[in-house]
Amino acid sequence: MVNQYLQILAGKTPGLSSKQTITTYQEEQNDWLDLDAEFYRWTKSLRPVQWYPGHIAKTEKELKEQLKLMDVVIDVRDARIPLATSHPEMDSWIGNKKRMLVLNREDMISTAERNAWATYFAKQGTKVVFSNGQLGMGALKLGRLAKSLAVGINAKRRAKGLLPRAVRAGIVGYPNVGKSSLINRLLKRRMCPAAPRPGVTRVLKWIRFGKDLELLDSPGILPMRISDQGAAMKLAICDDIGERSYDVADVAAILVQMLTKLPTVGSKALYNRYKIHVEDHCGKTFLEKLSMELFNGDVNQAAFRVLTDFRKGRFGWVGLEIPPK
Ligand SMILES: Nc1nc2c(ncn2[C@@H]2O[C@H](COP(=O)(O)OP(=O)(O)OP(=O)(O)O)[C@@H](O)[C@H]2O)c(=O)[nH]1
Repeated sequence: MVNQYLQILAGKTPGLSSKQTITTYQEEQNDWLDLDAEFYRWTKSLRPVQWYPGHIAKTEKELKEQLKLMDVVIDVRDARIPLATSHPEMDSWIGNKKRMLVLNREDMISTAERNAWATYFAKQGTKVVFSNGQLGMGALKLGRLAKSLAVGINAKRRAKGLLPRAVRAGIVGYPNVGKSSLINRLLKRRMCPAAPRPGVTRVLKWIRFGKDLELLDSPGILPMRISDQGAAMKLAICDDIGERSYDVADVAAILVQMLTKLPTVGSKALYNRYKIHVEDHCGKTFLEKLSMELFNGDVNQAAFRVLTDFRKGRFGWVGLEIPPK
């Protein structure tokens, strides 16, 4: 990832109709910016982002045990940052079990980004379902796919003289990526608490879905140490890690710098929103000015405002990663 170039993708711009939505995938070399490399340079000197609360440690232990019982593992990721929300140890835990990849929050990226990720994962032979845990898009497809796997599993059981049984599907992923929302949508009722902050689900929970499927909702997990601090910073920007794990002013300053480099956002979008110019691409100075303008010099409040605006799509819907070449 470190030297990977981040291709800037067109995002959905608020106020534009779907016809006007800019979805052109910028292919020219000129449109490639070495943003990721810069991103890592910016984060190097900052306080590391780390979060490993007790409930995550406990979950990881239990989840590893439960994974042994699963027929299929549904790996849910944040569509804005599918790489940063991929657990480095998940592959070894899952082994050769059947696996489905869900990119949730599909509403928060552009169509071009969605297509790019679909192509990338298809090339790897990985089945991807795009979903929206809030509105339920993709949930039914997910349920159908998981159930279809039951056919094969039960055929094998019958061949061994065993009775068919419900398929066990485990829903796993980083905090706040939308696991509980997806399950609620799938079941069409609120079985799992879902909230706009990481770490809400605290215990593993089996839920029956019809007679063919059993779902396991699990609390979000994270590696004990996030060695890739660029990825950790993206988790913080996207609210996929507990707030106590990072310095909000650092994270917002990095976000400002990143936004200025994205052609579909750029300094102009920041100016339009706050009437403040970003000087020399410096996020810190920008936040200081914003704090003086709106928050009596409270930089943390200014930082929260910028992060919240990004998370609500006020600068358009853009992902912070692109598929590796
Ligand atoms: N815009 C958008 N918001 C979503 C989507 N899916 C879930 N959310 C919101 O994201 C927040 C987190 O969703 P949860 O379902 O609680 O996430 P979780 O992965 O179960 O979180 P943990 O309990 O921390 O593991 C909630 O406020 C949801 O409403 C989506 O596809 N699009």
